[in-house]
Amino acid sequence: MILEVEGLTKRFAGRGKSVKVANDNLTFSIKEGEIFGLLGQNGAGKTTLVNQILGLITPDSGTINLLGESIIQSPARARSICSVQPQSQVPLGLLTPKQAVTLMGKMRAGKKFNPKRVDMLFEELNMDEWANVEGEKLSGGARRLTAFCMAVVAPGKLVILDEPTNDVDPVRRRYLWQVIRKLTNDGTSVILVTHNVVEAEKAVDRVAILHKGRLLTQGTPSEVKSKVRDQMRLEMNLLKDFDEIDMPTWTISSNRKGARIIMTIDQEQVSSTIDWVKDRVEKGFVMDYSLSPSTIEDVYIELTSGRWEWDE
Ligand SMILES: Nc1ncnc2c1ncn2[C@@H]1O[C@H](COP(=O)(O)OP(=O)(O)OP(=O)(O)O)[C@@H](O)[C@H]1O
Repeated sequence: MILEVEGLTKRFAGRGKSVKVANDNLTFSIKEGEIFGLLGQNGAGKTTLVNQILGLITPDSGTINLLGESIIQSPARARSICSVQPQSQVPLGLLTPKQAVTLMGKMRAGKKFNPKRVDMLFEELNMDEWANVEGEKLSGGARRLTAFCMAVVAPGKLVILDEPTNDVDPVRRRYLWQVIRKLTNDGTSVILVTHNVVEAEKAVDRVAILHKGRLLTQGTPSEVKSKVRDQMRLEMNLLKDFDEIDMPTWTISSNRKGARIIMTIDQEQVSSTIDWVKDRVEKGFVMDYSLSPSTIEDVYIELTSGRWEWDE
């Protein structure tokens, strides 16, 4: 095992005398060469967990073992085993992507650093046009790709990527996932921290859903999806931002973001649901819709909306 976390709990002082449990008794492990997706909404406790793995903050209780040894006793060890792409943009100043990535490679690998690795990454991510542009002049996506390269130019045994594809265009996203897969084929493990459940579903080997400090479920994408095996999802876009749209009584769960609504239904309700949504299209409420088997996003919505029992 690369990483073994057991019973990890971290509390922070909240307002007044209240206490915020940011991580509540978390237990999970990550194998060699695995991409592990850590999903959770804002404030779920993801950054707190990552900071403890990196030895930046100390847990109140529980254990964290990296390559079989506790990092709580020797936090500096964590920084040599792990490399990280943080959530926030890395300040590059006047450094060009090539200079920044080379510098990071030299810092991490020392004499073993191979400068060809920088050229290879830039080529694989189609970043050559930005290689020698000053950091301040780069777009958000180019900066994020640079930060990604800095994390993987001389990767540790565990690479932690916090929202690596934010602001990155769809074509380069695909290249980025190819680079990550190559890393894991070489035995590196990856923790992908994200809100983007749809993207994570395609990329990860295993996934955990963190909500209000607790791990609600974990497993392979198909294990997690088996929770909604007999369900379908209806995704629809409203024509106008109607405040009130009546959901069918057989809706299992629904989630709305702006004009997009996702609802889950039982398979037996497919034909009634199609009748229902066609009627809303005719009445001018709904612009388009699609019906498909449930995804991890649906499990995520159901779990985090509190409809499900938590996995203990
Ligand atoms: N240093 C701190 N002091 C007090 N409370 C904190 C501290 N750090 C985090 N918290 C609280 O702990 C909870 C978990 O925060 P955390 O930053 O780990 O969430 P997150 O899942 O990373 O969120 P996001 O996706 O928004 O980055 C939040 O309620 C947050 O307000």
